[in-house]
Amino acid sequence: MSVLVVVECDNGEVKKSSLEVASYGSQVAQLLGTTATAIAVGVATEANLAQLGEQGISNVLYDAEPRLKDFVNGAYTKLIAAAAEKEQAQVIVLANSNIGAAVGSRLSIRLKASLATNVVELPKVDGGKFTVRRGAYSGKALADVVLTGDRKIIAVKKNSIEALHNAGQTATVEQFSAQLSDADFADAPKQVVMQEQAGGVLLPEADKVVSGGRGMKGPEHWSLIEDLAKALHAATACSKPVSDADWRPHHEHVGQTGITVSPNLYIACGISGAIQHLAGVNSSKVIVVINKDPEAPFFKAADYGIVGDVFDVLPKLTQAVKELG
Ligand SMILES: Cc1cc2nc3c(=O)[nH]c(=O)nc-3n(C[C@H](O)[C@H](O)[C@H](O)COP(=O)(O)OP(=O)(O)OC[C@H]3O[C@@H](n4cnc5c(N)ncnc54)[C@H](O)[C@@H]3O)c2cc1C
Repeated sequence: MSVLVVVECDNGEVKKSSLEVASYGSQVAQLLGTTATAIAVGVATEANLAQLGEQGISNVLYDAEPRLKDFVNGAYTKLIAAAAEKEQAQVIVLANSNIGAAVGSRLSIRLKASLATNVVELPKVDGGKFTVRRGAYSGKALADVVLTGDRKIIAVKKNSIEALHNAGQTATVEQFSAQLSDADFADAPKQVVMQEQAGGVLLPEADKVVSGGRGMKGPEHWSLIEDLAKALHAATACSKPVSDADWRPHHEHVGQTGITVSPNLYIACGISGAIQHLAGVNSSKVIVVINKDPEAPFFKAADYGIVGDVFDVLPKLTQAVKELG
């Protein structure tokens, strides 16, 4: 019996969001009196996988099949399911990411496991009762959900838990084959389109985001957003009306009908803060709002607010960031 943690890897490294997931999994294992094993998806070096010991992981499995470098739902699901069988995993923990959302539902059917997404806290385990807290209604409410059955899958929301850093602890790393066949890769994307993003950072993975709304007045002023994004190494985003008006491409639109982001820093420039916009950004760790209307609803969700004109504030902010280096 163990807890299995799915860690997403890219460019030889474990993704930062997976360090949170690994820390969550090892703490669940502690609660259950067992150990946490990780299964790596994507590619990471053995040395980087061993460092998951710092997050409390005791053993890491990886499959050296080269086609696992990029996300393929069928292959990833089979790999994780095989690892779950090998480890007799009671609980499987993954990120509430695009990959986690796609794989989690397939996995729950394959393993006949109960599934909770958007989980924001460690579970409460009381005898046989296993309760998790998850965000509901676009983060406006929290729901306590009792997971039943022998197997449980938990998808952890980014920024909900601090990653552990037990310096010096290492995990053992073990090669493992899920015997994947060509058929498991049948749903591989035929072409991967990497969209150009100002600031050179892709929005869904971004640690910092600078976002503009209708208050920017037109596409000709977007260099103000891009300059700040470049200075901060941030991705750029926008509200829906901005992309509807073709001021910015649709892949930058965040919110209920766009992309959901959970960066450490979200700077909203000339955005009113409508509930549909907030739905896509309200799990950001720190929200900064720049708006000339002190009554703009976004200020209620802000950690820091600047009441001012974006055309005045943004150049000064960019200059200050550049000076700080
Ligand atoms: C079903 C549905 C789904 C939707 N999905 C989304 C979604 O996914 N994402 C989304 O963003 N919206 C979505 N919307 C639209 C949403 O309701 C709002 O209309 C939209 O978010 C408003 O965009 P905005 O804040 O850029 O524009 P506005 O509401 O026009 O706000 C502009 C803001 O800029 C400020 N401002 C103006 N000039 C300046 C200046 N010079 N300096 C500083 N501040 C200034 C104003 O005070 C104002 O607060 C959806 C709506 C519906 C009905």
